[in-house]
Amino acid sequence: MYGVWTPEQVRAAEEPVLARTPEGALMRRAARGVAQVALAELERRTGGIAGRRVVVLAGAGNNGGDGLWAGYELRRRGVAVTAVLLSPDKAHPAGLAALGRQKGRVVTAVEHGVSAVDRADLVLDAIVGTGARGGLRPGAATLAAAAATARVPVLAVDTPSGVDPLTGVAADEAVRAARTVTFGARKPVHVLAAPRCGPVTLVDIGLGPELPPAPITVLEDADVAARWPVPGPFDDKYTQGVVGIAAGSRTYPGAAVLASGAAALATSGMVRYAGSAADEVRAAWPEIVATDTVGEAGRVQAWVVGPGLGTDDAGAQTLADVLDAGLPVLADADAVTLLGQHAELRERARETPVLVTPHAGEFGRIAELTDDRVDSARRAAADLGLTVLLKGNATIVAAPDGRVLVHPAGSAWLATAGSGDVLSGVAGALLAAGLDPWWAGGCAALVHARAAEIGAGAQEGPGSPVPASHVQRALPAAIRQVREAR
Ligand SMILES: NC(=O)C1=CN([C@@H]2O[C@H](COP(=O)(O)OP(=O)(O)OC[C@H]3O[C@@H](n4cnc5c(N)ncnc54)[C@H](O)[C@@H]3O)[C@@H](O)[C@H]2O)[C@@H](O)CC1
Ligand SMILES: Nc1ncnc2c1ncn2[C@@H]1O[C@H](COP(=O)(O)OP(=O)(O)O)[C@@H](O)[C@H]1O
Ligand SMILES: [K+]
Repeated sequence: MYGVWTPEQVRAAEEPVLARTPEGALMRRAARGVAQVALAELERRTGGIAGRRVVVLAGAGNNGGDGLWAGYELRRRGVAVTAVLLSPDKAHPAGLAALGRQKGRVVTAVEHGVSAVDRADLVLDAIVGTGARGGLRPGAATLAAAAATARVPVLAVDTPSGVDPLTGVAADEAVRAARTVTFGARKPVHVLAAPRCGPVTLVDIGLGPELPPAPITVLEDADVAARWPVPGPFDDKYTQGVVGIAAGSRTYPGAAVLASGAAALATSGMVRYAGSAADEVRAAWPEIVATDTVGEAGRVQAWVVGPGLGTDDAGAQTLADVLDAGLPVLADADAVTLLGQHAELRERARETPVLVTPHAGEFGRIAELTDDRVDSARRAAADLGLTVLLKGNATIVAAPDGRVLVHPAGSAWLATAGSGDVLSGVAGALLAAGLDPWWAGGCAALVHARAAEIGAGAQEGPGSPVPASHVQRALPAAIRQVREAR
């Protein structure tokens, strides 16, 4: 697992380090890191370094300073460097002077910048970093667009400009980077807008001891592998935790089949199904014990409730029954809507460990969703007294005690109908196995996204669409791949 820190926390951690290091040393270290990655990228893409063309888009602040110093390092290796100064009178003086000493070319007119970008092998985006406010100004936007149009790869310095470093929200004209080099600590943008950043390289500038506990955690395969439930020699089908699935309806039997099948594939042990899609579930999954109602289901250690359930009185009654069982509950889809509609159900949900898994629309029914998705999820979890998993390309899991994790999906193939039902089955099975809701949500999100990648064939090539039933089918391969990281 690794941590992510807010721009404000990184700035605060920089202060004492800046104070005890010689002036400019930190920036030089950052710039050398950028240059190293830029050189590797030039070599990989063009087969060489000397004479290759790099354009540095340099803004007014320290991010621009990093870029100019990186340009200096690249000049020393024989790269043809052109710096485009976006605020010529505010360009970082030492960086600009260093680039000048190495005979780097400097332009200030946007149109000259655009023609340099058109002919470049690589563009360094040093327009703005953590000091960014709002979208890009017109000149910067024109240059970012020129790089995109000319299909010149962009290496983002610290953060892709035009994307909010804290929320990951991108302005229309924001930079789309092929890679990013960041300094001291990863920032939220790197996991909330991962597709805009490309692979992120972290350069150590000695902030480690100054950073507070990370406000955001990102799980890796080994973390999930260490917690994924596997049977031991003395286990039987009951000891591993039985999950009950209260989902599906006459109109939506498919949700029941997707959720309960996913639960059966996620852990060993046993799955019970309760609801009006019992015949369909039995037909698809003969190993699942299916009954018509929650009352008849027999003992379970956790419930999944909501996918395809319906939001009528019968649905509300099912949710109430499940919440009253005093067991961990995964509430998805219609159960989220019902929680939004009924204050008394929200009160009951406080009394038992609940993992609620809304997409953005459903989230809006239980809490306010702002551009700051992490903050919204954290507040909702604290206010409602339950763990919130907010779905999206970056999935956020926030516990009422303040723990937050983000899982950036490696692809967008999960954007397909029914994939959420699969997630609910996986996470519910993990709750039944005894994981706390935060861990269950985080582990399920990682394996679910991996299953989509595998199902889509995206690990071997560009991939193809994957329906939810194939995401479900790829769960065993995803679990095996993750467990190999042990
Ligand atoms: N202090 C240091 O020595 C270090 C600083 N670092 C770099 O410094 C950056 C932060 O520097 P700053 O605090 O100077 O801030 P930035 O350079 O990120 O941005 C602030 C400057 O950009 C301008 N600006 C803000 N929003 C803009 C927009 N939307 N469009 C165009 N221009 C805009 C502002 O007028 C201001 O001059 C980090 O991202 C990192 O790259 C790293 O080099 C590590 C060491
Ligand atoms: N663009 C995307 N990139 C990656 N994952 C996505 C994207 N859009 C949706 N997902 C994931 O797909 C799943 C969709 O769930 P949900 O919206 O409940 O769908 P459904 O109700 O059809 O099952 C969630 O796990 C979500 O995180
Ligand atoms: K930048």
